[in-house]
Amino acid sequence: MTNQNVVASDAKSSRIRFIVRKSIFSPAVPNPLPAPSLAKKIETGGAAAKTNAWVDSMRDSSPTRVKSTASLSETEEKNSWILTHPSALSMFEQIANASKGKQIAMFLDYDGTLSPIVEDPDRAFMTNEMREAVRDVARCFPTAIVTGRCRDKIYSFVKLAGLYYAGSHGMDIKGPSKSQKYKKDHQALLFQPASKFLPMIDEVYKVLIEKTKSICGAKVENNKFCVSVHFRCVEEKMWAALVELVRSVLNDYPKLRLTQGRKVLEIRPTIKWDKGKALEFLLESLGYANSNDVLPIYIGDDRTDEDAFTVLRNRGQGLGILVSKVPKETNASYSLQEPAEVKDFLRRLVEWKRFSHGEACM
Ligand SMILES: O=P(O)(O)OC[C@H]1O[C@H](O[C@H]2O[C@H](CO)[C@@H](O)[C@H](O)[C@H]2O)[C@H](O)[C@@H](O)[C@@H]1O
Repeated sequence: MTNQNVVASDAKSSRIRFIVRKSIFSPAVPNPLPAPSLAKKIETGGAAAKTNAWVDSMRDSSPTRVKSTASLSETEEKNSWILTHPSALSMFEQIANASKGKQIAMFLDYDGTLSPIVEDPDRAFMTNEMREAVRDVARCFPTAIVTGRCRDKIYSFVKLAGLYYAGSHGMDIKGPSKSQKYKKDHQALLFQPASKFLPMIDEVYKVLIEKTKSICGAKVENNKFCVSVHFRCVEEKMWAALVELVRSVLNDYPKLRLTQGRKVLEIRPTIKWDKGKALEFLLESLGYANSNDVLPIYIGDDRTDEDAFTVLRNRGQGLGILVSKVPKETNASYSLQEPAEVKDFLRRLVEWKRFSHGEACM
């Protein structure tokens, strides 16, 4: 680990309301519990109400932490949640069995999944051990990194050639630079559905850099097809001012929309594209558009990953794994607590593939 400040939890101050869900022990058992529509809450009411709704949502972690009105202790609540979102490590045998006769396709979020959440986004490095685990998994199964970050930046962190990279929340998809063994008629894959927004995103980035100078701790990051405004280091009493400022800038850009991740506001084009669409696009590119022969596994920690979990749930196929130490509202079926457990899960998959199948992954 370098000199990064690893952030323990994003949700310490959240109130708790317990939500009962049916048990989901089978990887693809449909049991949809849509995450509450933040957008709906935010888009109703006047300007002040909208700002308040944003600030409330900013206080929650991402995805929203499960809230309890009942008098359950946090331990009881956690135990109940883990029953409905069992650990992917403790359920490994069942997961391995579910993949029999199917091609696993691996989809990995980056921040909070492969690297710990740290204060400085430019220092969110993955460990060498994690890199080795991802490299080995990519030798066994088609593997994609699906991230809100700009594709070049994520490549500079991951530094592995044999992977698909879907940057800017899936708006910038590129296939492996090495020749790939999974697709028969390989053609270089590059898909950028929001390319016409590039000048607008660049302009908004510059405006936001200037305007946020008045808010101590705010950091603006250019993610090519989207912009992140980080508030992790902004005092909570300034969050409303920051949201108002960002929203006032966006008033001039009706073709852009505002969403939220972990202590970050995200400005994105209004196109109907997200990590879920990117997942579907990648499955199609791999030749598994309408196939039952594939088991997609998507691992992510953030509200933006819910789009991908929802796609898997709606397809009744594959498994979503939420990385979280605390109960959260999610469409994922399984959980892992932190990136170290993600690494263990990836390693187990590789071992299982190599030894149970008597097959070496090259
Ligand atoms: O889709 P992801 O790979 O999870 O990317 C989402 C955002 O991740 C980064 O921000 C998050 O991680 C930072 C470093 O740990 C942390 O400081 C920040 O608070 C988190 O929101 C990245 O900087 C953003 O651009 C991504 O959109």
